[in-house]
Amino acid sequence: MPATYVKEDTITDAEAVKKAYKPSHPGLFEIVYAEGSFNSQLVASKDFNKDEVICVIEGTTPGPKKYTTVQVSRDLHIELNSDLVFLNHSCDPSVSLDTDKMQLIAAKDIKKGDPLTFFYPSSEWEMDQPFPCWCGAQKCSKSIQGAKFLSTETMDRYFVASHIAELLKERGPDAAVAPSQK
Ligand SMILES: C[S@@+](CC[C@H](N)C(=O)[O-])C[C@H]1O[C@@H](n2cnc3c(N)ncnc32)[C@H](O)[C@@H]1O
Repeated sequence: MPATYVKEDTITDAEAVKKAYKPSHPGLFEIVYAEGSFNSQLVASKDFNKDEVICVIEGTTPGPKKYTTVQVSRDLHIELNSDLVFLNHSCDPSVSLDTDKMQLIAAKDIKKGDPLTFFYPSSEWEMDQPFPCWCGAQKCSKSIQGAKFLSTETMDRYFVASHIAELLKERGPDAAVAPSQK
C-alpha cells in the first residue's frame, strides 16, 4: 500500500506518479487522477451489490486530525494509508465507511467505473478543513464542515458511526444550526 497521501499539486512530475501507480486494492477500486487540487477520485473496479462489504479497512495509523484522516471515535483520528484516502464526499454517497466494523460497505448498487463516495459527516464531527460541496446531489448540504453543523433531520438520512450517533444524541434534536444547513 502507498504509505502516504501526496497532494497532486506537490508532485513535480504528475505523469510519472500516474505511471508508477499501483492500486492498494487491485480488482476492487482504483484512483482516477484529475488535474488540479483535490479533483481526483476513487472509482469501482467491479460491480458491487448494495450492502456488500467492499473491503476491510486495515493498515491504518493514528494521526492528528487533518483533511486526510477519518474520525473513528470521539478523540481518535486515523490515516487510511491506502487508496481509500481518495474517497470523496457526496451527499448521495455510494458507500458507507463503517468505522465501528472498519469496513467499506456498498450503500447502493455500484457499477464498475462509478465513483466511490461517502458522507464525510458520518464519521467527522467537526472537520479540520471544511469545503463547499460540488457533489450535485438533489439534497446537497452545500457546506461540509462535519456532523456538528448539520441538522438532526439531515443527519437522520444517513448511516452514521456510533461516535457521531452519540454526539448527536447529546446535542439534542433542536440544536441551533445555520439556516442553510437545515
Ligand atoms: C482526502 S481528500 C479526497 C481526495 C481528493 N479529491 C484529491 O483529489 O486529493 C479530501 C478532500 O477532497 C475534496 N473533496 C472531497 N469531496 C468533495 C466534494 N464533494 N466537494 C468538494 N470537495 C471535495 C476536499 O478538498 C477534501 O478536503
